[in-house]
Amino acid sequence: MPHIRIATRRSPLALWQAEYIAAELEKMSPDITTELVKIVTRGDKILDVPLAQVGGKGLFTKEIDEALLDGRADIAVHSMKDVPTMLPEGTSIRAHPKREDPRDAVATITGGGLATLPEGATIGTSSLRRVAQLKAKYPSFNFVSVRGNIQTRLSKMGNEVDAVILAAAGIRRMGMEDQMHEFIDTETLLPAVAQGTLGIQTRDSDDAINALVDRLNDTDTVDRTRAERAFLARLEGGCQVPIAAFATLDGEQLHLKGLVGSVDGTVVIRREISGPRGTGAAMGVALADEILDAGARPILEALYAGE
Ligand SMILES: NCc1[nH]cc(CCC(=O)O)c1CC(=O)O
Repeated sequence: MPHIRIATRRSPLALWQAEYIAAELEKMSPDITTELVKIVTRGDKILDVPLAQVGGKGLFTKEIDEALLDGRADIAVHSMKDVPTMLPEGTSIRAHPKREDPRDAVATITGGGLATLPEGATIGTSSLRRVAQLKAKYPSFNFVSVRGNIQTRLSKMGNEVDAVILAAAGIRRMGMEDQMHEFIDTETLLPAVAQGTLGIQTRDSDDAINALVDRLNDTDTVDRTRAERAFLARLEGGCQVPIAAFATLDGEQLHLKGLVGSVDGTVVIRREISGPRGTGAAMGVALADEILDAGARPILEALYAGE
């Protein structure tokens, strides 16, 4: 009769996600009970600096890793978008439940999409990925950093900024769809690696917990995530770099699109690749190499040198 302690951040979205996984585990057997272990990460404390300038990988995950390794928690629930490609020895991401909406969503003062905003409109987002892609389509817009949880960022619309861009998955989990005015298609705004996907981290040695957590895997989400994360790992990208990747499945075929942009939005290098779904990891690496060879290498070197 396992009692499962679930490490989570304290934001409303993180708590929703942890409670969702708690409920899925409790559904498996009447013997299973759960408890949330709430953790404050460095990323939650530093709110006044744009994410791209905070630096350091695992900004939202390091303290959670420590809780798992210390034995204060048995599993951790993460937004995969925030999880570095390298995890500490002894823990792994064991399962990915079915992916939520991978797109980005926008709330605007006009109540319409981004295209309804006037020239020079101010758009709130701290994501270089969003800025690099949207500058090409909306060259007159001013992009400014907004930090904080979803509720905080949305509250800035109408005073500090004319629009706010957020991940649709978080918005849907919070039941805030009706406050959004556009869901941007993935061709216009390629999502962050694993946007909308949760990951459940466990200790490798914990056989009983791992056997339970394995049952939460969604095979399609696992194959898509593997390809996108292999792409990211090859580029050594944190959230400081405009990087996007999005995998889709068409039967047994996996399609992977990726891009790397310069921070000023003047260069965006896009490529895509297809192959059997079981080869996602190799496809991610091959796609990253192709983009590096097509001109991304100097962009990334300049960024990492400046860190
Ligand atoms: N960087 C914060 C973060 N990490 C995951 C999500 C949304 C949920 C998800 O992608 O699963 C968000 C909020 C946002 O970008 O608007």
